[in-house]
Amino acid sequence: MDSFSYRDNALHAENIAVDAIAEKFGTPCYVYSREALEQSFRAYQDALADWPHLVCYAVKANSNLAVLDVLARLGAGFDIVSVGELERVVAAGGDPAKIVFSGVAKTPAEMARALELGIHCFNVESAAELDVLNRVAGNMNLLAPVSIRVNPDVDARTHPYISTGLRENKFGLGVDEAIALYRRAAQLPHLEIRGLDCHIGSQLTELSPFIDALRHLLVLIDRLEAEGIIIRHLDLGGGLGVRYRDEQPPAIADYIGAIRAELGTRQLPLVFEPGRSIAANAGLLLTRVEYVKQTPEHNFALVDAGMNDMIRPALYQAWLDIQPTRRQEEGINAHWDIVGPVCETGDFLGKNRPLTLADGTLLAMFGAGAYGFSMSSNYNSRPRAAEIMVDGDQMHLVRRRESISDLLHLEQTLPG
Ligand SMILES: Cc1ncc(COP(=O)(O)O)c(C=O)c1O
Ligand SMILES: N[C@@H](CCCC[NH3+])C(=O)O
Repeated sequence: MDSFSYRDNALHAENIAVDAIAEKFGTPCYVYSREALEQSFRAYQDALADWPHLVCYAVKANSNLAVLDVLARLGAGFDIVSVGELERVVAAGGDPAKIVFSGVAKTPAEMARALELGIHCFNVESAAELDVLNRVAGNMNLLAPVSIRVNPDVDARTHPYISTGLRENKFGLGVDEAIALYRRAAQLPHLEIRGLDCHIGSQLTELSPFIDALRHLLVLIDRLEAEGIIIRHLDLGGGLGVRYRDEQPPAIADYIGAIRAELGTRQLPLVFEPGRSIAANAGLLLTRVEYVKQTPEHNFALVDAGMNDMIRPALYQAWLDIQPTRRQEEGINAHWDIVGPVCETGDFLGKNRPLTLADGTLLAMFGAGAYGFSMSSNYNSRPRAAEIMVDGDQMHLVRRRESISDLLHLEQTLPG
């Protein structure tokens, strides 16, 4: 079943008309579907049911506690990149033993907290980080489980800002540097080599870059094993794309199937770190048209959500579908630039969209469940939006709208 669908010309999230959500909680707001989150997570679990695995949801995609809670209840692991994400997982009831810690600049304090909680693995991205981790673990009398993030130098054929597997990117290490670092890790007393890690980019819509990367990694695993360095799990990161417009990414089952086929009889435990493919299509952003403004050159729909609420169009020229929540909406039929209230020319949600709308029309942006709220900010002193989780015919406010006092309470004027 589609978790977001039009029934009687009204857009529904599961069994709730989204107009009722906007009515109750105001706009802009994010609306998530529990069912959609569960479906995508289960697609990973089902495809890996008879293979040793850990699916670690990438918290950065959508870190709302209720989202983490839904996934933790299904047995999810989590991929984190900061102590803030770590504490979110713990607060949501996630199991620390299923956490992998990625990121290029982990601090000693972050490492210490993760060690204290007993996480599954640190994905180490540089020689300097490896030494600091060894020292921090030594001070705590613990062994730090490590993987090294390898940059297999494959072109993920995605937007350059979200491609991470090329040599020119700041992430990971080249194959030869990684081998040298594994040798060093094997010597250091407070580290335990667990796995090999890789993440080549996000919103990948083809299988071949994943398979190319995997082939490089398998060669590397063999080279390491020949030296007596045993790799106990292979973390293939996240990156599977979703359909926003007309992209045709592989289904989750086909993606996992292709990886399994490439591995053949090598039953190496697999770790995945999917973010977007779990959360993107489990969320909408609801925004209301404040004003329409027609100039000789352009038709502007000025809406109450801005780039501070959803930055993907401004940052990556991302295209996300925007539709009125009621079909047969009355209004002006035209090609609209849907723009926000922020004082930036780049503040748009969509351009040149053929739609019928008027002052007051409620719009839904689809595919907004990943990298939406989690990348939002208070720019222009705009309180951040509310977040609502729909579960069947229930709606739950899972983050209240920020207030003006929320914006001010961490600051103070000078004394005197
Ligand atoms: C290390 C790492 N793992 C996982 C992810 C999640 O990626 P995606 O949302 O594309 O699945 C990212 C973000 O690209 C990442 O940097
Ligand atoms: N934030 C990005 C994806 C980057 C993923 C982080 N490694 C997006 O919205 O597409």
